Amino acid sequence: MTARLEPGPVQSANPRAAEPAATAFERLRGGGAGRLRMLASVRDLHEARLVAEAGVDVIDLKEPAAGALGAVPLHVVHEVVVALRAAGHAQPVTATVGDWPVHARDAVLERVRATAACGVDVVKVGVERADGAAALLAALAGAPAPVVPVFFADQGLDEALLALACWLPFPGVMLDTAGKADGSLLECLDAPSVRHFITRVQGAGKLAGIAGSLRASQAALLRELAPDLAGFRGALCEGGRAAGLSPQRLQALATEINN
Ligand SMILES: O=C[C@H](O)COP(=O)(O)O
Repeated sequence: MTARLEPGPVQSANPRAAEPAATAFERLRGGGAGRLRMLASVRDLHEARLVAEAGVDVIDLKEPAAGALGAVPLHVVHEVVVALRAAGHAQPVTATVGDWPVHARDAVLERVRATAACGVDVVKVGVERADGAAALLAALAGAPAPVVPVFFADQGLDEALLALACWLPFPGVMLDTAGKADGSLLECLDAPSVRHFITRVQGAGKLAGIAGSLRASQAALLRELAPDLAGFRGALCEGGRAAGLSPQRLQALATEINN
């Protein structure tokens, strides 16, 4: 990792510079009066511009070739936030911190701090279903930045962890998949279980997001499940999630989702 570790706060033409960081993200709660909101994971400024111009609701910085929640180098996170804000794009920007075991709390918190310092609205952190997950959640709740914990559906839903995440002051909770070769979220978990996750999180007053190899053909079911946010990467690429983002696929998916 050769990235600058502490790029410092973004000083830019951010139209929301005076707002608390999580506000724009939290404003997405409620599913936009029936409209399914879309998060797209991007790896660099080129892809970020494509999704911002397509009107995607949340721009999520992630390096898909580095794992389920692979981290983008910090200098790229900083570059993207500055460029999007300077261009007047006001969508919330999230970033992931990489795939970490639950016991690596200090390293995760350090990376959360460094990522937040790049100016993102929210930092997404994967929380494996393992001993130590509750301690990690508690530590993340005390981080000096808005964090959204991400659970993994292919590890099974842990009710106690979900309850804890709903109780702690996170702006949202997401459900994704860790293994991208084993089908989509909706194949890992049945629809009633996904609905349970969504209603539990929304019932706690938080934004409920789902992701995990979701496809355009699942748009109707996604709308019926009514999360606040549906996240995509693989469906936006020609040749797998680690390939480049395809503008044609992006347009087709955005049209299908907004149908
Ligand atoms: O946060 C959203 C993920 O990047 C979704 O990735 P995926 O669609 O390849 O599972």
